Amino acid sequence: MAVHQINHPLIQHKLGLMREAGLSSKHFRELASEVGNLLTYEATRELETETVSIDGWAGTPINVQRIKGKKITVVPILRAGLGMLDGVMNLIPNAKISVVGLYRNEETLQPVAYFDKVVKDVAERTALIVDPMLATGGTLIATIDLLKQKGCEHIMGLFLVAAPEGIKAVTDAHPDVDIFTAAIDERLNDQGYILPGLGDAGDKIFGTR
Ligand SMILES: O=P(O)(O)OC[C@H]1O[C@H](OP(=O)(O)OP(=O)(O)O)[C@H](O)[C@@H]1O
Ligand SMILES: O=c1cc[nH]c(=O)[nH]1
Ligand SMILES: [Mg+2]
Repeated sequence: MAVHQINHPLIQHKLGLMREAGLSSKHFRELASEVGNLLTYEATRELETETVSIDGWAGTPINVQRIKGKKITVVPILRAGLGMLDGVMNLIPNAKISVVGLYRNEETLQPVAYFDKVVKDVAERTALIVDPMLATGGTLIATIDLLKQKGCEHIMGLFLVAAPEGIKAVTDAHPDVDIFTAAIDERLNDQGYILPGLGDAGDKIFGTR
């Protein structure tokens, strides 16, 4: 597994704004989507292209580049992953969306799965998992397990903030998955929240705090 911390100035600036206590849901949601967009740009940097011939404006055939290889399915993890989805889809509008629903039990911190609707041809696609927070890693491991059970072989994940503990857990369980995150923070607190982190991203995106 490769872990990519994306240090682009726009990403770092926007993430810094998101860390401010008291930020409104409107602004938090807008920034989550914008950083999701920028992370998608970085994560798709290595996509293969091929040369194809098209009719150019001057009436002669010209060679242009097209993305080649496996198509993408974007996998937002409910609820909080929906906050990044618009920004991701903005750059890859033809990607199919596979929704998975998991929440973390607040006492045990174990993921509880409650929904999934994954595209039928997931085995032929690259899965791009989208979730603002990678904390203990339990939710991400369960999502990767589910996608692999359905035959998916190429999996990447986009996160706003990841904790070292979660990265280690995912690396150990799924060494083949690529992680793109705007930040690797210090640690988890006793309740499993990332420090300094963003707080409860789902509550902030949906205004349920
Ligand atoms: O790495 P983990 O320790 O598993 O924690 C990360 C998960 O916790 C949050 O979701 P939450 O359970 O709060 O659900 P929500 O999106 O519905 O708020 C977050 O969006 C991740 O999905
Ligand atoms: O810090 C954290 C950890 C899990 N889920 C969140 O929303 N925030
Ligand atoms: Mg939540």
